[in-house]
This record gives sequence, structure tokens and C-alpha cells, in this order.
Amino acid sequence: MKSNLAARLLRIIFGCYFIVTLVVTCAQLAAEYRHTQQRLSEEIGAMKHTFGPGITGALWRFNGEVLASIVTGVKALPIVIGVKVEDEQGKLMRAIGTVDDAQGRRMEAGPNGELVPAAAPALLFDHIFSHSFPAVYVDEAGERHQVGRWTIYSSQQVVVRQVAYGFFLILVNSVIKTLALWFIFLYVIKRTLGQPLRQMSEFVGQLNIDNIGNRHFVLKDKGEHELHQLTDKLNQMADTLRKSVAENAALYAELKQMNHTLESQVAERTRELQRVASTDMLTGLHNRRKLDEVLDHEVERVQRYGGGLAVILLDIDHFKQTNDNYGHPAGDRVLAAVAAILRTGARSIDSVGRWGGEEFMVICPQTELDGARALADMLRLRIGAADFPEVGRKTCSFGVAALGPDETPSSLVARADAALYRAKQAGRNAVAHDTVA
Ligand SMILES: Nc1nc2c(ncn2[C@@H]2O[C@H](COP(=O)(O)OP(=O)(O)OP(=O)(O)O)[C@@H](O)[C@H]2O)c(=O)[nH]1
Repeated sequence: MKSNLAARLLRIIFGCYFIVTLVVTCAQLAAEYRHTQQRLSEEIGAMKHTFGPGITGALWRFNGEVLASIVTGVKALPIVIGVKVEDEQGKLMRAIGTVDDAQGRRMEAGPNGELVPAAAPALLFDHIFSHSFPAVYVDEAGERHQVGRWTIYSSQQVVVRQVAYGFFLILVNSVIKTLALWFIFLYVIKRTLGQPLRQMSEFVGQLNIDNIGNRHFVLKDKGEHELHQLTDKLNQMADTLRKSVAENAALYAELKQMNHTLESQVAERTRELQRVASTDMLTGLHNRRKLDEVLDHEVERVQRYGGGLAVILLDIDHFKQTNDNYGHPAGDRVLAAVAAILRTGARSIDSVGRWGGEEFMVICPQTELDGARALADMLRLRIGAADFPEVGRKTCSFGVAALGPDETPSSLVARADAALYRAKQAGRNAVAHDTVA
């Protein structure tokens, strides 16, 4: 049987039952032994009346045959192990079975009545006890004559044999009762204790956090006992668990939503910071850092995939005068207005930014030198045609350069700057370009 609580309980119960049974059986055995010994003693005592007259008569008449026959009959009784008959002088007249001699030694009677020493006695329950009766003959005149005495021998072994038989019956009885009780207990304990406990453990095992369900444990057994209290506690625990799981799920959903919102806010904020970090605050165009980044990227792209790339660098003419004449804030507004013209005038693939001070850059991907020059000239005309509030007309000078083979971004910018310088030298409001040597 699988080791479980029911089996353990049964072992304890039957261990106790076995000890109690053993003690009670020993006590019963002792009482039975005493009782049997007393009964045998009484039975032997009663033989005085059954066999006494016959033995006395045979002695009185010296009738050896009758005496032998009676003695043999007495010896045949199961409780008798020996019989000895003596005359009034103590002379042995007849002996059969195990007897003792005049000195009290254990002897065995031979076939002709002679006594020989008996075999060594067994260790246990070999004590011999005897009952001696006087043989007194009463004649017709009523006179009493002592004619001898006869003795009946019995042994502890006889008592033990009889007790053993009784004990065997008790043992069989006990074993049958014990086995019957064992199976009844096994069945009852398995049904009332083992089965509900197993079902409870299955129920607890099925309480899954991810799929807690709505089940309640129902104890099939009627009545109101400890298992019902345990069932109530189990169901209360499952309810508490369900509540906690539901609360946790709601909390988790809330946290997930909060996390999502937070992530969106962080992403938005990051985008905003990136925009701020790459934007010139005055004009809203790319700043120098962003222009460098775009230029690096575009140069790398051309070197990997081919295609053209040109850069336009432009500078407002005589801007110092504008500041000096109209003030710095007016100068700022001119910068913003020029920026707006560049933004609207450049193509969507171009990147426009403020290179520094009153200097701007237009990065033109997929553009050869001529295209960039044309774009620069168009921008020059637009700026020149624009009317700047407060300051009137303004012009810009342009330097254009197209990327040469294996050229670095800084070299390209340097060449555009050199072209711009030449445009200034040429009298301003002009477009100059630089070609690779
Ligand atoms: N208002 C304003 N002025 C600026 C800003 N950045 C640079 N400047 C001014 O731009 C002027 C540039 O002067 P210069 O380098 O001498 O050039 P220019 O006067 O434009 O002369 P050319 O370029 O040779 O035609 C300086 O006076 C600067 O103070 C700005 O953000 N706002």
C-alpha cells in the first residue's frame, strides 16, 4: 500500500491494538493455566471415588489381574501420566507410566512393572504432581482394613497441552477479529479521511494563479467535523487568493497603462529634446551640429551607393551695417526672414540650416554642381527680391561645391567656403562655385 496518512494511522492503531491484545492474551493465558491446573487437580481427586473401590477390592483379594486392568484403565485417561499401587508395607504392587520411587526419584515403569530411571526431564513445564489415596477396605462387619495406597501422577505438560489448545482457539479468534477489523478500519479511514484529503490536495493543486477559476471544494461526507472546518478554511483561502489575483490583475493593467503613457511621454520628450538639440532657436532651421550630422551621413551614403552631393554656403551681405543701422533685434528678424526664404525655396530633399552668425548652408543630396548652382541662383534672386521690413532690401553671396571622389565633409565645406569668399570678393550678391582640382 502506498504510504499515506490513512496507512500511518492504521499502523499506529494496529500497533496499539497488537500490544493491548498481547498483554490481555498473556493475562488470559495465565488465568487459564491456573484454572486448568485446579480443574485437573479436582478431576484427579474425584478418581478416589471412581477407581478407589476397585483398586482397594483388588488389593484385599490379591487379585493381580483386576488390579492391572484397573490401573491400565486409569493410565489411559489423558490427564494421567502414571499410576502406582503399594501394599500397606509400602511394597510396590503395580506401576504403570511415569511414577516416583520411595526416594522420590522419577522412574519409568517397565512392561512387567519394574521401575527404571526415567529420561532426563525437559526444561520447561516438566514438573510432576501426584495425588495419593489410601486403600481402605471395609468388610461385611463394617470393620476398616488398611490394605495399601495408590497414587496418580500427572504433569505440567498435561496442563500446558490443554491450555495450549484453548490458547490456539483464542489465537484463531483474535487473528480473524483483527483481520476483519483491519479491513473495516482500512475501508472506513480511506473513505472518511484518505479520500477527502486526497481530493483536497488535488483541489489545491488545481488552484492556478493564471487560471484561478471559480470552483469551491465540496466535502461529500455528511455531518460536521474537523474536515468540514478544513474545507471551509480551504474555500476561504481560495476566495482570498481569487480576490488578490483580481486586484493584482487590475493593478497590473493600471501599471501597464501608466507604463505605456510614460513611455509615450518619454518618447515625445526625447523627440522634443532631439529637435531642440538640432534646431537653431532663432531661425527654426537645423543648427550647425545637425548640419554636420546630415553632411557626414550624406557623404557616407554617396561613398557607399554613389550619386551626387552638393553644398551651398551663403552669407548675408553687409550684415554688420544692418545691425549697426537698425539694431540687433532687427538684424535677428532679417536672419529669420532669410531663413524662411531658404526653407521655402529649397527642395524637400535638401537640408537647410544656420551655419553660424549670418551664414547659412543648404545640403543638396542627389545633386550635381550645376543643379546646386541653379538652386543657389534662384535663392539669391528670391532674397534679393524680398522686402525686409525695417531694413528694406538685402542680398546674399553664395559659394557652391560638389563632392569629389573620396572627399571628406570638411573638405567639401572648405571648398564651398572658398567659393563664398570669391563671391564676396567679386562684389557680393553673386554665386561662385568651386570645382575639384
Ligand atoms: N542681429 C544679429 N547679428 C549677428 C548675429 N550673428 C552675427 N551677427 C552679426 O553679423 C555681423 C557680421 O559682420 P561681418 O563678419 O563683418 O560681415 P558683414 O558685415 O556681413 O560683411 P560681409 O560679410 O563682408 O558682407 C556682425 O556684426 C555680427 O555681430 C545674430 O545672431 N544676430
